[in-house]
Amino acid sequence: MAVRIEVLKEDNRTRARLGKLHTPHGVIETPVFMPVGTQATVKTMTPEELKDLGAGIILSNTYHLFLRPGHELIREAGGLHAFMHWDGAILTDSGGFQVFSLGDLRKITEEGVEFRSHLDGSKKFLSPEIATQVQMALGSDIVMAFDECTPYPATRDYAKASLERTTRWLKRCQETLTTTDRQALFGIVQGSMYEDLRKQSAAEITELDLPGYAVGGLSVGEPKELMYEVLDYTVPLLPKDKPRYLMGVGSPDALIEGVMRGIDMFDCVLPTRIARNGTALTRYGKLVVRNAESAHDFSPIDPTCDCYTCKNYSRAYLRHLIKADEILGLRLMTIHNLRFLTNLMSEIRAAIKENRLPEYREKFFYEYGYLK
Ligand SMILES: NCc1cc(CSc2ccccc2)c2nc(N)[nH]c(=O)c2c1
Repeated sequence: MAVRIEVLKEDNRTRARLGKLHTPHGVIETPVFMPVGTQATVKTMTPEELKDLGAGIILSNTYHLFLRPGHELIREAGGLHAFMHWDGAILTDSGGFQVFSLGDLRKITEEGVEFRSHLDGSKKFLSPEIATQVQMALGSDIVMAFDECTPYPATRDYAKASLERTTRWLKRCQETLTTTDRQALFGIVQGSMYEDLRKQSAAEITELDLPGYAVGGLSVGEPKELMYEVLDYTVPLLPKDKPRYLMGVGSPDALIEGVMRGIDMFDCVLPTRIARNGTALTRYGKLVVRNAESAHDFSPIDPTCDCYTCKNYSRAYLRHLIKADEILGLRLMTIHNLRFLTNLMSEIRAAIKENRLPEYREKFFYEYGYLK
């Protein structure tokens, strides 16, 4: 069955939408934050805990699973859902981004990307065809096209050549898929920070009438204001009746700003990564629990939070666990940060429903410390 979005409501003062993302593994309310499970696990969480936290869709990585344990083994296991015991939806990235950001000594040609494995330095090769076949072997519900995430900053000439190759690669991904499986393929708009190139990329990609579209090549080191500017003119170029996914974003403020600009789906490794080094997300900003200020603080991270961690543990105990490198500390911090984000997204959805999203943004930004 095809991946599709059911737009329930368009906000009357912003480009925000309330929707339901229909996938072969369930219906997900949008806007949605999707936890990242790079190596077939959202680090330290069991699938049951992810469900309890409110996650309905998680992300995984072609690049990492292709290198280890290999997509053939996962196919043998019955696919990624069976392998990792997750019955919700799964979106997999195509591997291009990871090759550029992880592997060094890579060579990009029209054919694909040659690189060295970050695990053992052996030579590997990913192409649109291989990346697509790997994702089909994994049994992903949403398959991302093999693209080049144009580095930042990029010259106009490089950005133009890069987006045009990404479009050619997208067509090769599409040709690799059977007609039914094409209903899972999301295209990725590139074009760096150039309005005319973003327009060109969006035009070329939406021509293929895909089930969903991602905005790539953002959150690559540019100032946040520039990212929002690019979204202001790029998102309106995408069809209203298709899901829009902003890749690799992001922090609570970026999630709200992205929703205001018409984005439905977000992912970011930061919340789970900073959790493991002892930083908690709260409505009042970030709390670095491992700092001395929490040593004698027997209150929870966030008294307003309904998560298992905030209901049962103190900052002092969490600081102790993190300082002592105790695995329970990683788990409790991850539980909190993921619950914070799923709560934030449900508050955003409620604000859209009740026509008060701009007011919600003002209040959140003021409390979070973004507005002095
Ligand atoms: N820095 C933003 C970003 C992040 C990701 C990774 S999103 C992700 C990460 C892990 C698992 C699933 C998706 C991207 N992936 C692709 N294919 N193209 C991009 O332009 C891009 C930009």
